[in-house]
Amino acid sequence: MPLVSNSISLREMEMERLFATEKVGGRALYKLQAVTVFLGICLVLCYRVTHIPAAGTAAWLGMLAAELWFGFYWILTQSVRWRPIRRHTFKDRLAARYGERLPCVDIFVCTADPRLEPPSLVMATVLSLMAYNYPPEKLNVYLSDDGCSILNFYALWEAASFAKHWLPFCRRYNIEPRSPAAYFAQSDKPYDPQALEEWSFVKGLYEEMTERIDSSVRSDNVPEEIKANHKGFSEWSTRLSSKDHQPIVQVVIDGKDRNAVDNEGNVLPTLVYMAREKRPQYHHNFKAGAMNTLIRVSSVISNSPIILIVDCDMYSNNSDAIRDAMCFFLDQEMGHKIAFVQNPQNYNNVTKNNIYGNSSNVFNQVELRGFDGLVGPLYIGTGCFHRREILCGRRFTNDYKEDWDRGIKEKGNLSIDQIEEKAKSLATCIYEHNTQWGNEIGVTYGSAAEDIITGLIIHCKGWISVFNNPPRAAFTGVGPTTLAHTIQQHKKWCEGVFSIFLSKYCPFIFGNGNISLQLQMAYSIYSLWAPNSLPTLYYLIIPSVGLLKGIPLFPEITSLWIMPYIYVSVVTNIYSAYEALLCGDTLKGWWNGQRMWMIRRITSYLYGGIDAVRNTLGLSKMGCPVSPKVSGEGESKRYEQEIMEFGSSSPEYVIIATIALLNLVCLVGGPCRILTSGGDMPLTGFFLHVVLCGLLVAINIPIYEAMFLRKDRGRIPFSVTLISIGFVMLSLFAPLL
Ligand SMILES: O=c1ccn([C@@H]2O[C@H](COP(=O)(O)OP(=O)(O)O[C@H]3O[C@H](CO)[C@@H](O)[C@H](O)[C@H]3O)[C@@H](O)[C@H]2O)c(=O)[nH]1
Ligand SMILES: [Mn+2]
Repeated sequence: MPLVSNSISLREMEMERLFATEKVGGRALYKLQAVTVFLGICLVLCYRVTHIPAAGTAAWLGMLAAELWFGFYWILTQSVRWRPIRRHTFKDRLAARYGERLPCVDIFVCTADPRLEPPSLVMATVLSLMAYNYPPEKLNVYLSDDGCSILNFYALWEAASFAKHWLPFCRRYNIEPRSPAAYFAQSDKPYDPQALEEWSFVKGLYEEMTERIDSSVRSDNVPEEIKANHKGFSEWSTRLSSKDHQPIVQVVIDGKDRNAVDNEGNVLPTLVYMAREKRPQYHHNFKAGAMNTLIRVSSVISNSPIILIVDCDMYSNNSDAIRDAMCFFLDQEMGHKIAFVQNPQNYNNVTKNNIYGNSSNVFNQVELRGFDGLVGPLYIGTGCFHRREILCGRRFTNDYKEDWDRGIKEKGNLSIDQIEEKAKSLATCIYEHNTQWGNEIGVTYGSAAEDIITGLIIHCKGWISVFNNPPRAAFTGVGPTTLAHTIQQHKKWCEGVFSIFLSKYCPFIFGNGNISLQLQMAYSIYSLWAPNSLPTLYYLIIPSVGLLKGIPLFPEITSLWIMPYIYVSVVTNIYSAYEALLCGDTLKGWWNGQRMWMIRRITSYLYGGIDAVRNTLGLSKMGCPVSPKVSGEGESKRYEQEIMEFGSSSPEYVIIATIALLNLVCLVGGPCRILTSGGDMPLTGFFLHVVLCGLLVAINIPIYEAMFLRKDRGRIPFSVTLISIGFVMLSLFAPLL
């Protein structure tokens, strides 16, 4: 972000710190904007309170409530904008000080469903993590498979043998990224003939392996001759169901075994497959449950002090990411306070103009840096390095010394079979009974946003975290490529974070006294997504209907009171566009982002909010659907062309279509009616109504196209259009409050 910055302080340089912190500059303009907008909001509310009309009072009070909420929420969003900072690591100093005497790292990858998360995609991630530029004997990669699929076990077994070629290849040519899928998808080939030969050879091996894995997925079967090669396959000798099976732990590569080497004789990282026990009568607590089982299982296999957690699609895009993280943990001044190092969650499949608003540029570059200026970023589930002790519940004390040498590096007396048996006993359903797992120990249960709640608790225990956003992204994954998946993902998040707000972990209550008010506000930006839905719906409907029915709800154009309305809306929008552009979005991307912001509020946040309340009252059970990582062919084509994908009918689409249609009708009908009504209701009284309604129509253009113009399979189904026309007709006859 080209904001002016202070240079790294001299003192830090002298001290040979392993990382530096700089303030993000350009705050004066921001602060001027924020203060004036705040005054504007106060004037808007002042106008509302002092001008309550005799007719249409209820509608007016509704506007007041909505504006009060928006004002309050706007204040919350300023908490992460006030004091952003940026970090910079010195890996050369780390190398000079520690050489290869670095701590061991356990890497947890989780997958849940081979249909939504293809095993070949998961393996590309696993391979990228095995290939870190880090001493391989200190790396231990664990795959948790909540789908308990033999296809994933088979794929892991294939990946283990491909790694023998892949790891030396990565090292010799120092390539990036180290996910073979991402690397070979790049168009450039090596120039050097010898390198080219090796490149083609490894590429051939990779493609053959992927084909074998994909074909086993297609046939939903692993060839018998392969099953004979590894004892682990016998776990599936009776056909298992993903929801009802024994615990499985298989050490696929034992890094302590002298024979486990790549084709150049270098040690290989340890590689472990785990499917924790599942029984229908026991709740498995989704990803949090998987992570906690991995914490225990890894404790008897490698027990490293640092744990890296990644989702199965989040491959390593920067082979130095572990060294970066170590610069924070091993820093002599701050290291002992740092609980986790969070990297941003980047998607490699966001289209240029951000059609579903999944570009996380502003979140990463503004909000997470703002968090970092407070006490550190939230834990966002993936791309995060944790300290094992802290993840397991330790409170901050100034005298705590980490044992960086901890970790099982030597072969003990136990055979690998015995270790596996011991690990299995830690992966059973009943293991956690009457323990503090999921509560005081490990990742916290009870919310679909297990990451946010876990991070909040760690912050409340006195620890800080740091946000690392190196120029070459550390991790890259797959974002949703259809509207339905986007809505579903945000619903899951919203339900998760709102349920935190409704629980004893509410940032304002649990955080009170433990973290600063500003951090409580910052956490609430997300925890309070859900309540945004109602005021937004109100604002999208009532002023437009007011225009149609001739009921003014904003000041007249001739009144001075119109100024704060115009000022607040123009300035906040210009500033948000400016922020998006600075972070690398396009202007059209920002505009599309605004549309998605509106759509998320009236669908995901509405449904997520309702479900969170129902869960809290015990009326329903929390769900945590896995986000699909693949889409159909027609869908992907339309995604690349940035055409919104509807396709099937759903209640969410009815809401979207109804709001869009209603605004169109009001924009046409309102002015006509006012002009023909003969002067007692001049159009000047409805200036802001027309502007608001006009903007809503403009932003909904793709929705009208999907309803009336498009012919492809992704259009809005006719049934949805019909129902929404029905709703619009109904609302036209309804009296306005
Ligand atoms: O029962 C489950 C459900 C999910 N997962 C895995 O958890 C990861 C994240 O799930 P995904 O559906 O991809 O989540 P996202 O919608 O991308 O979720 C984001 O938000 C989640 C909850 O807030 C975080 O846990 C994730 O790390 C973060 O990427 C994936 O690897 C899944 O395989 C499991 O292991 N077990
Ligand atoms: Mn994901």
